[in-house]
Amino acid sequence: MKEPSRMDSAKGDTRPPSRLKILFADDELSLQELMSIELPRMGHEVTVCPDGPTAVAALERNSYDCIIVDLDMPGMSGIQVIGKCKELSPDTDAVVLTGKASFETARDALRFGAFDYLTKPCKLVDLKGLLLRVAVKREWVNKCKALKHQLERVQGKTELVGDSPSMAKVKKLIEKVAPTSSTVLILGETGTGKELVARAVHQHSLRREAPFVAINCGALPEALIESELFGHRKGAFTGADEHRTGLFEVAHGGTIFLDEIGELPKSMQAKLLRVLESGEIRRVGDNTAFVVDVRVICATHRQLPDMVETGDFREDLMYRINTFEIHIPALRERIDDVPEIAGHLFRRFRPTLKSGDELFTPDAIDLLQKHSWPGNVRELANVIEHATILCDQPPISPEHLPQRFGAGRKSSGPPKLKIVSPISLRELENHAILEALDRHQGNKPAAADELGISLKTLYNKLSQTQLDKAG
Ligand SMILES: Nc1ncnc2c1ncn2[C@@H]1O[C@H](COP(=O)(O)OP(=O)(O)OP(=O)(O)O)[C@@H](O)[C@H]1O
Repeated sequence: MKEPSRMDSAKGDTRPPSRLKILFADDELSLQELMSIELPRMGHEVTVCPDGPTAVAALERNSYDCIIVDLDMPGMSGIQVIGKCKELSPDTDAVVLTGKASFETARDALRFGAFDYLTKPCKLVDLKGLLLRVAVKREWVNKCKALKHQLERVQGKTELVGDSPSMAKVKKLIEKVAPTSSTVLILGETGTGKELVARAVHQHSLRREAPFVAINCGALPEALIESELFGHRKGAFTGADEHRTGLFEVAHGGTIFLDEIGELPKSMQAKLLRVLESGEIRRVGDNTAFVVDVRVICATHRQLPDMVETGDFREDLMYRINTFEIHIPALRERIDDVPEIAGHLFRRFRPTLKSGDELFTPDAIDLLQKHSWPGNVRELANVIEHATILCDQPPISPEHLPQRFGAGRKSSGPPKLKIVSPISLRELENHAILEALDRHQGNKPAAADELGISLKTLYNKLSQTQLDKAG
């Protein structure tokens, strides 16, 4: 096996994104010489290999942004090199060089995961353009990874914590339904983890690499929902100054999560049903419809059959979305899960905790397990965040819990607010919201009504509480 030769255009550790680390493999000496001069001239770093085995050995030792391989090499074909490359380093982009005669083989190479191909004799300007496209694609992939990472930090990992029998059942249902393309309806009180379950379904499905797009049907004004979901053409209505891509289109290949589906206005229910039945969407102001491949997951804390009875929800839509139901029990019905979820949340808020640390005193756990959790896991997360701020050193003890957990106080029913020491306005507001939600069994429109705020404001406040925690 021959030694590869490396040519750099510049030395140094940090490379601009457009500068690629390239592995070039071709048995033609003249091409090897040309590439070792021209690729560095284009600003790339190149390692030149005379055959397939040498290229694979180089791939085993180093990582490359891109490999350019000749298809017809003695000993090992370019397709075999690409196969090995995808195994060793799936992120490396492969470009195939081929003679005109092997056009079909080049097409096969694309099927094997090559980024593109060039026909010999290739013009340097074409090679330069192609490598620029590789660099641009890599930059976008990196940006996507960074965004995904940021999103995970804000949302927390999609880890469904809790092994109580009822949660074990939920996990089993997720496992069963995830690989299918069935529409899923997730039911449960506010804060029980409906969005988390929807994410888990997406992540266990074959669509996991495609987008998961969540929208809260109750948080958008009626006039905007249609263009938010399906998009609009520029000029479709007053204020439509730009073309807008709808969320169904954004989610193509992936999953759309329609949270609070019970809040969807009647006019939109009919349009959604049409989309679910035909798989086609039409942008507002557009005459032509187009097909999207999107899995739909819906969630609600409402009793849809009751809404059908009162005429607030279309019966046909209910039957279209409730093919497979997952009911998430309220936290008070799986109180055994509280210590584990509380520990998980404490670690989320304080990532520096060590694995052997005692996280809670038995008294604190006792108080947490006696609470009725009207706001479910979201309320628990609030409480643990509060305790994390007060607790310099673990374990969390009763004094770190909010006032309403006064040690020894038995909680049954919604917590009653007693202001005995300073309390922040935000805490007071959160408490009022949780109590109102509890009084109305999680019914957000009714709670918003009682609080004298719009449903949209209530959603904003609930998600603000979540953002505060994530931030
Ligand atoms: N089993 C669980 N394990 C870990 N974290 C959980 C669990 N259930 C819920 N959470 C956390 O609780 C918070 C609320 O969850 P989520 O937003 O999924 O609830 P929801 O039912 O969709 O709420 P809403 O009805 O208000 O839309 C999130 O921070 C989520 O990560």
